[in-house]
Amino acid sequence: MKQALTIAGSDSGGGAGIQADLKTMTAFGVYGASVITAITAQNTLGVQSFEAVSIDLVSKQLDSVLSDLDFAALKTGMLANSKIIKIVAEKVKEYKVNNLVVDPVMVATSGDILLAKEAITIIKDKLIPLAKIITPNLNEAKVLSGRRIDEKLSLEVLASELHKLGCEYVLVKGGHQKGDIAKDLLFDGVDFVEYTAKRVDTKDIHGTGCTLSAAIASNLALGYDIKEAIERSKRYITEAIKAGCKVGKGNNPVNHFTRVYSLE
Ligand SMILES: Nc1ncnc2c1ncn2[C@@H]1O[C@H](COP(=O)(O)OP(=O)(O)O)[C@@H](O)[C@H]1O
Ligand SMILES: Cc1ncc(COP(=O)(O)OP(=O)(O)O)c(N)n1
Repeated sequence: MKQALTIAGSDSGGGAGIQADLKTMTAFGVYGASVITAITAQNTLGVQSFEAVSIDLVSKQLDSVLSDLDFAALKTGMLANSKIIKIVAEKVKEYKVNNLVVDPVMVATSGDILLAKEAITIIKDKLIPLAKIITPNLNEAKVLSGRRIDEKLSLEVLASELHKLGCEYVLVKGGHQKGDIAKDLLFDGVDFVEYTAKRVDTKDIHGTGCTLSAAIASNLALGYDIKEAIERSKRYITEAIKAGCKVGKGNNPVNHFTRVYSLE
């Protein structure tokens, strides 16, 4: 069985982070393991509190799984602070991990901060150069390219600027743009490829970024090339948004159980 690893934060509400990643990997038939970097007290209304896991415990979790399991892909989500980013980068190099998908999680859609400000330089310098692909949303792309959030910039400009950080591919997600089409843009340093879907008219999009990056990691683990992996992941996230999960009082998560397993 193909195996993938998520290094991310826990969402107690079950919609984003580690929980979304493991549900996604399972949906693709990939065995998912996890290294937890932070524990959030979170629900569909927002992030009420969080604490980062100690560096020692993150490091031990990394050694435990990387020395034993055989990962065909790895994704990172919420990394919380500079020290965690540095240890993750060190272990990725030490264990020669292939297919690193970096989702540079900074702020939840609820507006809550999930990454210390001083960690942005570290993620750019230490982790992004090791990545096969990075998957920033519009605001994360602007922050990583040193732009102001209120600047009007095309996905093309942002993807080109971010590619210079040294990753193989950049996928800038346009989920937070206006319009009928939800467009994401891939750049490999030469060519652009658009991934589009009809925008689903809903506010229930909690966990979309986590799910998309976990789906890309799952499909890379299954052996699909990057373009096929994104194509399959885009189809998955669109269906999961359409299906929705009305579980809480706020912005609800996407639904991974569009095909419910039956024992009949
Ligand atoms: N309302 C929507 N309808 C269809 N696709 C969407 C919608 N909102 C986001 N997406 C897609 O979900 C994925 C995650 O994007 P985005 O929400 O921008 O990321 P993040 O959760 O990191 O902010 C992208 O493929 C984006 O195009
Ligand atoms: C623990 C944790 N990690 C990541 C996020 C952000 O999730 P994401 O899918 O990028 O977007 P929203 O759910 O915020 O729309 C999170 N909230 N919690």
